[in-house]
Amino acid sequence: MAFFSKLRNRLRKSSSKIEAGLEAIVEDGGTEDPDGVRPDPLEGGRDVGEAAPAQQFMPPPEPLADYPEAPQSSVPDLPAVAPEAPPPPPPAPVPDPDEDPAPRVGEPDVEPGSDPYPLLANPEPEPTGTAYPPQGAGLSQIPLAAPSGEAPPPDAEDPEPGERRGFFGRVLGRDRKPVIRRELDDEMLESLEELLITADMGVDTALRVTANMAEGRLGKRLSVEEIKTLLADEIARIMEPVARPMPLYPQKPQVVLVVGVNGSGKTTTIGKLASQFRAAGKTVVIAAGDTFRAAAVEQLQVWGERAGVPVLTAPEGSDAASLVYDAMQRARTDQADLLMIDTAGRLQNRSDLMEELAKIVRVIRKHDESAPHNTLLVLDATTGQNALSQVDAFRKLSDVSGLVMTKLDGTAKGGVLVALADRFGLPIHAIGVGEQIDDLSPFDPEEFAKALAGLDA
Ligand SMILES: Nc1nc2c(ncn2[C@@H]2O[C@H](COP(=O)(O)OP(=O)(O)OP(=O)(O)O)[C@@H](O)[C@H]2O)c(=O)[nH]1
Repeated sequence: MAFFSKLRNRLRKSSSKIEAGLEAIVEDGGTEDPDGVRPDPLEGGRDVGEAAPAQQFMPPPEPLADYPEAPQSSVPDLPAVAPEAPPPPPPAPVPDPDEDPAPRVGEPDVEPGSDPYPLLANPEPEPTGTAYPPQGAGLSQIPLAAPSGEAPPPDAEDPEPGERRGFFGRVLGRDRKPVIRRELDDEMLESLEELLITADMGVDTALRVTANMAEGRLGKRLSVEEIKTLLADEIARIMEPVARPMPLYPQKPQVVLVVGVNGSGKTTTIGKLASQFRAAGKTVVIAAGDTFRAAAVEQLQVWGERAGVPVLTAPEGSDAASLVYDAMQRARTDQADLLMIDTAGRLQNRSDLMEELAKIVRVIRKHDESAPHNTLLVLDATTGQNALSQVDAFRKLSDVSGLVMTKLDGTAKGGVLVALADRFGLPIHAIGVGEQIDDLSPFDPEEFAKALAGLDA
């Protein structure tokens, strides 16, 4: 629950856009459910959208003021920390999520019983090609519901009026808010499609998602919560096959080439990943292969310092491939587990970029024919649909093996991740949800889907 709340909080712009849109769609042409009782579409009870039995004894429910936004979790971020995590601090309430600063670099901060390395569930090397960490590590290991016997966390409060209330509350008709339902028809489907397109899901994916949501439900009356659930299920179904952690291989060094347009978040992602690898006991070397921008090199040095990882640099304007050659040698001499290589991202000068990347790969292969072992494409979620053409372009320039989507915290365009998964099926290894060193989360399809659809956990 706590980490779900955090993810949802970080995805707030995307989720509130979809949430507000769904509410408007259902209210427009919807009517109050006579008994206001919300059937659970997934756990038996009345089928989704089935007409409610006529009410005989209950007065019409009084409209209530909007229920307040649930207080966010007081549980801290899931950071990359030193392997010996100290015992968890006593819980300190954090009343306002917006004022909840991410832990500072180097601050150990571990959820009891959780994996301290969200992207590295198993710090031991796996056999060649094994996904690392195994599916389901990281965020998904955090229980989404309070263990039985404990008081439910505040954000587990009943989100929708009409849900199972106390007997007296029901009889007296207090503590209720009417549930609005709207019949699912072509007009409503069109509005849903439009909404998903504005959330950057792209036309094809939006059409597919809404068609699947509507299957067998045309003519039924649906509430906002039910539509959110259907939407989240559909998104999770698309995302499930692509949610794959970055594989680790036994080769030393494992060479990770990081590509992407300028500003997409390559440097930051390299810093965050290096920090997590380090925390898992891996030795890492970084090569600042974007030799065109002195500022990019300096920035990488700062991240290297934060992560405690050496950064190899070359003078501005020098040959990136020769730096990479030296970096390969250094990584071998140091017996480093990983070599992470930053690259320039000037897509506007595509032929130069292509030549440079090809040269870098040739040089890497002089040392190890099987390298690079991973080519990570870093995409900025705020670019929306443009991310799709970036994938197209970089797949022509390099052998992209997986994606990292950054800046999901600052955009209403989170739906683009669904479009990417639907169109390319490339593995999504991680998502960036902030600028701090531990703001890189493993990609959990179900949590992402719920957060994007604006569902409470
Ligand atoms: N909010 C947010 N900002 C991010 C995230 N990832 C990166 N950034 C910010 O995006 C900006 C660009 O990130 P960089 O890592 O420098 O991007 P780059 O691809 O290396 O760019 P160049 O150095 O120009 O090649 C920086 O201000 C980062 O702090 C993220 O997940 N969330």
